[in-house]
Amino acid sequence: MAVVKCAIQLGIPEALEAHGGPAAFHDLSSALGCSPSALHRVMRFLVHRKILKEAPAGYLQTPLSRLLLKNDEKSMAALVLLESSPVMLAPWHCLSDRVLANGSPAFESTHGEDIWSYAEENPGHSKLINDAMACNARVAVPAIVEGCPEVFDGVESMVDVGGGNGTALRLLVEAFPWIRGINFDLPHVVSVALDCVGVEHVGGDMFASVPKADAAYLMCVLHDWDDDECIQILRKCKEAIPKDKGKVIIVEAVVEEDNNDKLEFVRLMMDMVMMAHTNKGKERTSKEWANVLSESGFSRHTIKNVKAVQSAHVDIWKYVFGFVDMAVVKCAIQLGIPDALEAHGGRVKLSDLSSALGCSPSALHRIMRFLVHRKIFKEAPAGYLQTPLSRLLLKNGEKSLAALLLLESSPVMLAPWHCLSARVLANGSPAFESAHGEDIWSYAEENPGHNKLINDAMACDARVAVPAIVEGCPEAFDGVESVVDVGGGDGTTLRLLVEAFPSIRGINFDLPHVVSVALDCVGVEHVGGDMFASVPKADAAYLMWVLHDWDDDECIQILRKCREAIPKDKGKVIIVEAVVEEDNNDKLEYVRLMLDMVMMAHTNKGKERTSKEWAYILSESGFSRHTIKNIKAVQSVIEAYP
Ligand SMILES: C[S@@+](CC[C@H](N)C(=O)[O-])C[C@H]1O[C@@H](n2cnc3c(N)ncnc32)[C@H](O)[C@@H]1O
Repeated sequence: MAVVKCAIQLGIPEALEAHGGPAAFHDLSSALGCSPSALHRVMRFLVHRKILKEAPAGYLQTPLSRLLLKNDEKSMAALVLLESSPVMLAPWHCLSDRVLANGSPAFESTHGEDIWSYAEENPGHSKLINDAMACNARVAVPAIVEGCPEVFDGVESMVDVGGGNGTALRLLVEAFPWIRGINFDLPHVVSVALDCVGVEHVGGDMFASVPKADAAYLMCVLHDWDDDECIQILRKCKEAIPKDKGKVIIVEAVVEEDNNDKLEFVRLMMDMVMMAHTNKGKERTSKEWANVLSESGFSRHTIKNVKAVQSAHVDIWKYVFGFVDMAVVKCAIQLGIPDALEAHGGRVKLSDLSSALGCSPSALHRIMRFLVHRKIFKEAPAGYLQTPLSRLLLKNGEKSLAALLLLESSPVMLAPWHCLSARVLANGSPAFESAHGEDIWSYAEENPGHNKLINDAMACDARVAVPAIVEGCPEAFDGVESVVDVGGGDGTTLRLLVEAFPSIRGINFDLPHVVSVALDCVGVEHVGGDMFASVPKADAAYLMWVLHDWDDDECIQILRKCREAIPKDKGKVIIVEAVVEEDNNDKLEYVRLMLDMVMMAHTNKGKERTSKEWAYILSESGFSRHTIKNIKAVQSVIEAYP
């Protein structure tokens, strides 16, 4: 989501469109005013995600990237920009509170008022919402016109209730020119709606009354409200239409819990979005729609499915709602869902789970429905079941990755992503510094809570990576009597290495504020210092997830200090880092390229490197030779000799 947003903000799709054919890289970077090396990394990521194509003659637009053009009729860019805005991201951090039995609405907890009052007071945000709704309308209305035009047969006038800036009605009136349209929304919304032939704008409150017409049309409105509120709105619509030939046309998701339907994941993501952004809104199953409609006094209804016009329109939702997976998994960790399942022997019913966690059963059911759909939990007649994936989210499991997720989803780490496009510009400044006024290490030194988040996350990665090294490359430690772990964090890596190779004496070396809170461990001495000044002496210097935080010149400085610390004859430097291979068949390549984007957002000049880039910095640091060995992890093991 963040990199796609960066592409929109930089205008990459527009620059490609302007070229009309393959765009050579140097033309693109000069047209956009970008730093070539930073833009190359962004493009490499977008090509890997199949958002752009790369050919010998240059980069090419795809159906997906065309949906990101700012002003195209079919663009979904405004939806990405809305959902990735700081205002919309903030409530996700309150999702777990929202699910509690006495939980309060996430948007209100964050912004002190509901989304509609917030939009009324913030015209910029109101515009973001209206533009996003308009771009949704430009996709949905043609699908309706194509898939069920008969709905509008005999309709002479239609009121679009909650019609936003009138885009949906404009398109409907264009398709069915005999319809007289009334676009009805809150006064501050219609006051900035665009004029359109055949459409009258009326401001008002749908809970009070709805302008009269043959049909009332509600698109993406009722999902913002709970059942009682929907019933109030629908009764007002029923009063507005003629008793004999009137009808209400509702265009909304119908959750089918059908895993074979490609759009089902979008519906379930939207349900989570409703939980984060509205007070009591939700997506409904056909049964829930039937209940709301009969309670509102409608004698009968029909439901017709319409298809997305283009498959790219299905794929694009992944990026529009790119933060949802992470936010809901974070919510599951914070609520302790995996831990509760483990405590119940790996299987638990909704009622027991909600009482164990103090959650609202209906809200928890929606969270579980989403997580089951994403295959994080399983559902069986006897209740929910743990999976290998959910076990990785246990708070204290030896192999848990929960701490990494809590770090990456923290507000501190999310904020720099909003500065990514500025970072890519030719004179761009580091994203973390732009967001927080200092680099990540100084920030961690001043914020012990964030320092702990970082150290815990690194420790949980070490618990996965070190066993893979011990299994896949034990020979790296043959004959090594002492190891200095440079930037070793809280010492978890060395603890695990010393456990696996007990003859090794370990020195855990990191900044003073990091080692001062590291845990004591037999066979490991903690030493505080600065790796740019000097590194404690040992047979081997070990660097894991350290060099990717720095640029080539800084890496060369660090590696020279490491070379000084090891014996000339039998010494070595062991580097555990990703090696980007640009190999689309390797499942972990995606993780490496994501990490490269993370480095761009969170460090000043850090990056993931190809084998050629590693060879360059190692030879510049004075190492005579090196080997690279792949292990079953994101990282590889690079051994460098003086
Ligand atoms: C990404 S973490 C890696 C931690 C650990 N190696 C691991 O993989 O679990 C990078 C580490 O580099 C440390 N670091 C940053 N600047 C440093 C410096 N100038 N001297 C020593 N350590 C430093 C940070 O405190 C942090 O612990």
